Amino acid sequence: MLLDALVTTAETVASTRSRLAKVDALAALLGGLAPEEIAPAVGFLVGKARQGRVGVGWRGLSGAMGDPSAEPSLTVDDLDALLDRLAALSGTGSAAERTRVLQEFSSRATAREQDFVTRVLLGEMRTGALEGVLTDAIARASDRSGDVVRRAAMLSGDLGETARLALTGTAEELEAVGLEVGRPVLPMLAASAPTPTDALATTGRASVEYKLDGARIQVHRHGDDVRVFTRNLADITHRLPEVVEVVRRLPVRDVILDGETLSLDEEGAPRPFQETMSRFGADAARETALHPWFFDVLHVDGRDLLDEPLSTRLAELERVAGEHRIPGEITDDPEVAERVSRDALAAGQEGVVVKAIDSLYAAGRRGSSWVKAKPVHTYDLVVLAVEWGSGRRQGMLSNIHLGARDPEGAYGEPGGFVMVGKTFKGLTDKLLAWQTEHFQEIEVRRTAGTVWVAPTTVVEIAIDGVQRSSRYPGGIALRFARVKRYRDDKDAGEADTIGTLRALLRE
Ligand SMILES: Nc1ncnc2c1ncn2[C@@H]1O[C@H](COP(=O)(O)OP(=O)(O)OP(=O)(O)O)[C@@H](O)[C@H]1O
Repeated sequence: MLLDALVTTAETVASTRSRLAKVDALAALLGGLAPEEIAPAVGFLVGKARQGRVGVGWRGLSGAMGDPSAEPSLTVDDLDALLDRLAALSGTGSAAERTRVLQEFSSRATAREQDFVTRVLLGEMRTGALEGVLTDAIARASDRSGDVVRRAAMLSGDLGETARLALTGTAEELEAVGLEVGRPVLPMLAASAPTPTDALATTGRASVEYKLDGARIQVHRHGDDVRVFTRNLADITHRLPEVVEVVRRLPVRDVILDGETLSLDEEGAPRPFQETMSRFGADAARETALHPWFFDVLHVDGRDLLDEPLSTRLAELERVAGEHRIPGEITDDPEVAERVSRDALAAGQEGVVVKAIDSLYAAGRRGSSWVKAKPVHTYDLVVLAVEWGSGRRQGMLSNIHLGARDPEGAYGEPGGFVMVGKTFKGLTDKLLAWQTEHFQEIEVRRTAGTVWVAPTTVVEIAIDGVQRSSRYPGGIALRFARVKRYRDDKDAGEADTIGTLRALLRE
């Protein structure tokens, strides 16, 4: 298929607000792709190319984009091959070769295609805006049920492969997609409640567990081979050797565990989350040891446990990894739930997660079987731009512009972001240095004093509330916003919405 057709569909989908029209356009596109183009095309549309990040930043790109071609001639396959070539380049001389490869490609691209390729390469499409509609479009184009497509996507963690299988395989093959040790599944997520008592009212009898203030991990072990994945399924095995060691010593051959990792100080209190996350990042600071704590088990030695009730899974967890379980109690008494929560807070943790004791593991879902209650409210926002600092922060990228997600396009383009405030509070020197480097890598343009970036970085922000504002496009501004932590383990599509923030006006 011509790349031009894919670009046209992406434009149609971005410009319409009607979900039905989006699904129609995407289903028509999927139906017209050659089998080997299906997975790459889906990857481009959701900003998750098969090849991952290929090491091309805005500066490299802007230098390489020459005069566009007038007529479309490139195919979807050509773009996939370009990413393969870029991903394979490394070492000395690779920067020059990268520029040459990009120049050659861009000279064959039309202006619209150049724009699309830029957005794919910078990861700008990674907003999560399209995943839901694409899932429906895959079901429509393949004439399979939406539930079956969704389950396959959650359990394989791979929408592109799911699309390929749905469109080219049999119904049985799609239904047979299940857990595979070594391949991460999308994690089950929690709803929120104001208090542990409210949470328990939603779930009924529940396992009330500490909500540890660490980072989520999913660990797969097959024999001696152990893999560790983040919340968004990035493989971080090589960064967490201590976790690998712990899981290798468990009395099982095969296992999939869901849990949290964090480091502790000498008193056994958790260290700041940012220290845990810095171990997830590229420049792993090795002075902190990370411990795993597990709260769920999805598979043990050939037996899938996803569709077993939590009570059964917890019993298995106790058997295989009892020493490394997250503290908690099974109860239907609100007073017990409140006490567990007080203990968790006293231990420096965030609060509790209350889980219906008979619930199944719903991969990739934020249902009401798991309900979290944490007293400090924070919001996940997306960085849209950063201002250069002054005084002590001269030469550093400091004040960040914060955007909330606008899925419906109530204040701009559907699937875009609405600015709701700025902050330079809560930033340590280490974070400032990291920001300065990171945001120039994902820069898309510059104006006086400000670097505008691809909207892909999620930051967790504590606020005192919101107020009406005539200055910001969403009609609200954050009050006393401060940075709690960067969330490298979340995609922009998971950020909070302008609707959620506006609802705070009424509280
Ligand atoms: N005992 C526990 N059970 C489940 N999740 C836990 C537990 N302790 C800590 N967590 C963390 O809390 C998160 C549950 O909240 P949620 O599903 O809303 O994820 P989230 O969007 O990452 O939320 P948050 O930003 O509050 O961590 C999990 O992703 C996990 O990282």
